[in-house]
Amino acid sequence: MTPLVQINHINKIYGNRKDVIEAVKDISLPVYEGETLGLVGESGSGKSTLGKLLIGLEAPTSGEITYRDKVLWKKKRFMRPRPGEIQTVFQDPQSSLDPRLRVKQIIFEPLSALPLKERKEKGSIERLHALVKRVGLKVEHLDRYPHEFSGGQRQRIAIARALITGPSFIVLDEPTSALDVSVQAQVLNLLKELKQENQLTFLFISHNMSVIRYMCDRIAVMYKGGLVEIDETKNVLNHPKHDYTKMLLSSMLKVN
Ligand SMILES: Nc1ncnc2c1ncn2[C@@H]1O[C@H](COP(=O)(O)OP(=O)(O)OP(=O)(O)O)[C@@H](O)[C@H]1O
Repeated sequence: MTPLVQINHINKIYGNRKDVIEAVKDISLPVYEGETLGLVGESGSGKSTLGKLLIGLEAPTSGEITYRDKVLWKKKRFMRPRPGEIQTVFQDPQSSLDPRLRVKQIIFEPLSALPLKERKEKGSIERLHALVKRVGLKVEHLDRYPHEFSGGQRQRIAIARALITGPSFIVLDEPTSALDVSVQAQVLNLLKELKQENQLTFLFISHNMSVIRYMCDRIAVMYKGGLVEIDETKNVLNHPKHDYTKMLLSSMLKVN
């Protein structure tokens, strides 16, 4: 399999000389084209930080990330592969959707990064209508504001926004954690279907093992900023190698 993303010895340090937080410590891993790689670990283990390094929201302190063999970060600058190629869906659609914008404006937002010709093609009304219907919303929803929707519907808006540019890679950071269990299942199924239909690759961050088990081909386990284990989902779940993974699994399975 070809790695779409290759992370090589990545470190991310926050803070100043006195107060240093090593959020990500010497992580190396591939994300293969077409897979869903789950990223698990306790709160503060560095999952979101790693996700942010991949979408350009944080620059690594050292190390290298390549995307289709091209370096993503060069001297603290994010070298966007193709505008809109890498997208994200965050946990809380309440705070990630601008309350002052109508749904149509929210979904179209990422198109502003695209060249004019592509913006026109991707931003056609036919495409927009097909997309909102595909994510389970209605065309009349496009003129409404985020507060007029339920949590699940807001996450569908966030998914449409992520898809409008025609991405290949999506970082999903706890995309269903804020949702009720039944709504969570619907959104997870939608994500699975959309992944198939659009040949997407997912990095799926979650602390919920049932969700990870359902969604992911492989699992990477983070502990205190480092990577302790990475393998196929069934291997990590049935034969965890690292003591921390065993502990994490038993504590997670108790709450799930
Ligand atoms: N902008 C920041 N400035 C300083 N420290 C930060 C910043 N962002 C994250 N950290 C710290 O880096 C470490 C890793 O945080 P991160 O959010 O990546 O963990 P996480 O595994 O995603 O946790 P959670 O599951 O709670 O979201 C934590 O100690 C956190 O406090």
